Amino acid sequence: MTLLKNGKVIGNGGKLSPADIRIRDGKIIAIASQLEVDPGEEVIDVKGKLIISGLIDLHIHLREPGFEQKETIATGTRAAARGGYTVVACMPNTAPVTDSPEVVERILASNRAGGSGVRVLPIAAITTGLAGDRLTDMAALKEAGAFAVSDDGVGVQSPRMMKAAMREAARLGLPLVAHCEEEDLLIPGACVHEGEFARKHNLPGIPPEAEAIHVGRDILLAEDTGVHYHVCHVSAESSVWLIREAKARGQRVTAEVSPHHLLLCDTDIPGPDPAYKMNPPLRSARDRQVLLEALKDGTIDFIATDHAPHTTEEKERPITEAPFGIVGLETAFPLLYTHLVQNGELTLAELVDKMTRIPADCFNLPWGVLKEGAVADIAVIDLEQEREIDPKTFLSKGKNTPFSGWKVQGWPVMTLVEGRVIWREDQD
Ligand SMILES: NC(=O)N[C@@H](CC(=O)O)C(=O)O
Ligand SMILES: [Zn+2]
Repeated sequence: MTLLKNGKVIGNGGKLSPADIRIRDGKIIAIASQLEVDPGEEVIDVKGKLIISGLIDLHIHLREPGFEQKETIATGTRAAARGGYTVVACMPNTAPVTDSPEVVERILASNRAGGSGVRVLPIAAITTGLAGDRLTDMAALKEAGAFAVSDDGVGVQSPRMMKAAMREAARLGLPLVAHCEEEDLLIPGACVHEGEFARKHNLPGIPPEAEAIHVGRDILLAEDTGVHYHVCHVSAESSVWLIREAKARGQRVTAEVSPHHLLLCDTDIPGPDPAYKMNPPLRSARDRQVLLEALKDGTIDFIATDHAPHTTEEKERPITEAPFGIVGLETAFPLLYTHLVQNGELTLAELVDKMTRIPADCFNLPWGVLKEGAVADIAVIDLEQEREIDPKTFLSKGKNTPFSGWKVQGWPVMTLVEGRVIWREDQD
């Protein structure tokens, strides 16, 4: 038995109240303002810190197998634990691609053997090799432990393929998670939003409709299939209109947004620096505002980091050649707490919900709530601790972040999965 003593929890109405939490056999068995210590019980004094359900990130890249120079399951899940995450879903753009049961099993085995203790949910490919022309054996992938299907990293270009994929995913009860990008609208070397920054630096731009045209297409395709259709990393205002309309009609559509699209826009980019290069790109100030409104009103359901580690060498290439992607696991909570909660855009309870309960609910996962009887997946957060983001300290192999040097507050200090401490700051 473990007793988390002297914590605070978010109570009804969002107010913080003192709490002790007792854990037994991996479950929360009691939450009360004061619990007496039982003999033989391990006591962890959390000294007034915030106790929340462990964060859930349903869009990350672990890079294993195949790109271990960028990240491994060991380093990526350590980074996740340090970020307060207890559940992550990893994308299939590995080498080989996660398009066979063997790769799904290999990811799960690697996490069991060398992971930090964070739960890893493998997302399998929609099409073989992410090539867009042949469906994977989704039944076998599901059987092996795949949690959803996605061709993340590329859009499924053929509407005919997408429709077939939706039918099959629906039949098997697998969510279909879409990276929305119409390649016919891209020009070679396109690397930033087609907008003010691209014009100023004479860089080839990625138009927002390259995303939205797939969102609209897929909503139409999904309509009578009954599939759970989920939109990855929404970046454009027009995508939000389409998702909002589909939801209003009662269609089973969910969506995520990443911290960087909520906090930055293209005019915040200081120069042609690959630390600001990700796909989809940072859009206009107007897009950013619309994403925030959509997150607040529930059109966009939850936050996912799209943690996409790359090597420093790769990110030192010219912006047109460097790979897309930035890391996110170790900075998401303090960044969002500082820049959305402390300035009143979201309440603390809303932020936590959008990083725990809501992603779990959208995908029917049995985690994401802090209550008696729940699995003891827990993050402890020091809301007072203020520190500069320093990529040198990251447990992730990826140091590629545009937030280096940002002074933020609300750092995770301890993470527990099923009642077991898997990471704590003072033993890092
Ligand atoms: N988001 C990115 O910029 N990059 C991702 C791919 C993706 O999520 O589309 C990656 O795998 O590096
Ligand atoms: Zn993607």
